[in-house]
Amino acid sequence: MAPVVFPTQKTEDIQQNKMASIKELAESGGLTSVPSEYTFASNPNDQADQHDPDHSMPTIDFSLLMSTSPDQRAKILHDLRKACEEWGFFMLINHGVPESLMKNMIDVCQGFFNLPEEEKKVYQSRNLLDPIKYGTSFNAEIDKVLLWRDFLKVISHPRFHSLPKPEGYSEVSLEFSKRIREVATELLRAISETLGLEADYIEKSMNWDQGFQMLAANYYPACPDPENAIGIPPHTDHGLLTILIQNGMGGLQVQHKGKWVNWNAIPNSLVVNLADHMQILTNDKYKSVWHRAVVNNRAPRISIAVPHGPSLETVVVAAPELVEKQGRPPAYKGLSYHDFLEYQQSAKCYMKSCLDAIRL
Ligand SMILES: O=C(O)CCC(=O)C(=O)O
Ligand SMILES: [Fe+2]
Repeated sequence: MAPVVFPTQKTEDIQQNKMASIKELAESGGLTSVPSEYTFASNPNDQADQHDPDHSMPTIDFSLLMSTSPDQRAKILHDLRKACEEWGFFMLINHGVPESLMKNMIDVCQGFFNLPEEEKKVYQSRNLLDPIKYGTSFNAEIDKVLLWRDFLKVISHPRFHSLPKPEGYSEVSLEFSKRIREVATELLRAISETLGLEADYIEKSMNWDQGFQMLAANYYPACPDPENAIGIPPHTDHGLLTILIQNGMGGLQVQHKGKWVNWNAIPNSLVVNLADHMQILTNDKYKSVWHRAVVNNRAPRISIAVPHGPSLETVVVAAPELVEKQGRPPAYKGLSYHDFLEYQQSAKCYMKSCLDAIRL
């Protein structure tokens, strides 16, 4: 006989679809501390050091990647390879995505989160690949601690999806997703070259024309006691690379050489990070990087992370050319991107890297 399971209040709330968004809770007034379900005890030895002088985060000038001068191109590819090897995170400047488009994208996402809760709730879903998903925390059914963030995830490639509300969301997100994908395509070409591969190697082997792209907006309300809550706990991203924009409040922290570093992004730069499938494809040469989002008590923060991956059917394995060059066997078992995503959302990967689970 199956064991009897007594649902907790939290699971009951979720089942009845009553789970408060953190925005609603934070705005309900009178919240002077972090409710127990959201209390995240971070390790005091694991804080980002505000005074750490080692803040030479890499900056890549995207316009130089387009340079026709061989010397300039060689120099920028050298810098990009260094950024990928040493940080796995970099800022992209002169990327050509208009500042006004980035601002409008943040504004329409803010507009979505400002909609009445009943209108947002129609997008609540348990299905991994529903094209539009609104929710709170990460996976509120399995999260042991609820996260201080709400999210809106909209798949924008290979098929573009959109929302009728708020006004402008559709047009702005269409243009934004296209422009960001163009940047991602150029970056993948350059990254292929830094690996000594043909420029279109990643595009071809990852079926990029059907590649996955998602607009994942995070809303982190101001928090009365930010030390005791977390926006997103340490994680690595799925896919090949993520491009992120934010509303200037700060809060992204990146693990570098075993220490947490505040990612002080240059205004209007794009933040790029390498993700799990880049690590699989390059057989550990380029690593996906642990990062997290902390919250603040001043004002809401919005970030929009845009993960880019192979097509969902692509079984990602180490590039044979790199395996041969490295002289060591593939480090990971091949898994389709779709199955990887399913795995990542499951309780089995809670707070740890899915890469560990598929390591050979
Ligand atoms: O909000 C941020 O700065 C980080 C967001 C993030 O890591 C994610 O959505 O995967
Ligand atoms: Fe992330």
